Amino acid sequence: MTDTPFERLKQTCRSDWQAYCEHDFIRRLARGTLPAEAFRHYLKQDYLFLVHFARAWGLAVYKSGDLGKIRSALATLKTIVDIEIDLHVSYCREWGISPADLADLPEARPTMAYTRYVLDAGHRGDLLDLHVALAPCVVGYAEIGRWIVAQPFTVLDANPYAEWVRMYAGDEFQEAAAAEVDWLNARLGAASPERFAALSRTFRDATRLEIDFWQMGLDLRM
Ligand SMILES: Cc1ncc(C[n+]2csc(CCO)c2C)c(N)n1
Repeated sequence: MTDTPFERLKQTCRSDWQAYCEHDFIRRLARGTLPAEAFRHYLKQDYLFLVHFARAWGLAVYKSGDLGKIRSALATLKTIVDIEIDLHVSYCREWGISPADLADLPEARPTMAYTRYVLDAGHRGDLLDLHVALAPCVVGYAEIGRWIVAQPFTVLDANPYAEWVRMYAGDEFQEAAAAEVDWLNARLGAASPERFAALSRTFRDATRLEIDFWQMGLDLRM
């Protein structure tokens, strides 16, 4: 468990991974002290992130070399487009952000940098490169959900962010992330040292861009 290929990948950028998963945005969210303004800015940019995330899974369909892989990437793409984006839109409404607001958002630079980086990693590389670029997103949020519920300072009663935490700490999301870790472990194990080193750079870069995404929320950066 501790020496799986995916664990080794995380170990190659341990300090960045920790800075991402234990970011101040997350600590304040866990305590319930994150300013609502910061969370709203994050939610709006996350809508744009999800749209590009859907495009990245569209690219995964294209990069799939056989029908089984096409079906699997298409199922994820359909879940994002038919379910997750709608859930996000409903959740944004609870925070006073209307669908009209979402349709007319300017894209902040950290959103641009992260989403286009992932798409470029997929264009340049193959399906594994793309999955590795997406892994900090899929696997990181599951780890963050678990980390939050395990912290002594976390408050989940009367915390305006409790629903967000429950979603990522919940079984459904945890299972999806575990399936992605299994997928990665099955393929990373066969990578040569050179290939593994290249993949670890992609993973580290995407992790750093997730850090910037949290920081964007705190700084209200555009
Ligand atoms: C910046 C940013 N990074 C990761 C996620 C989490 N996330 C969004 S969609 C998805 C996969 C679901 O199929 C995951 C894990 C996010 N919301 N925003």
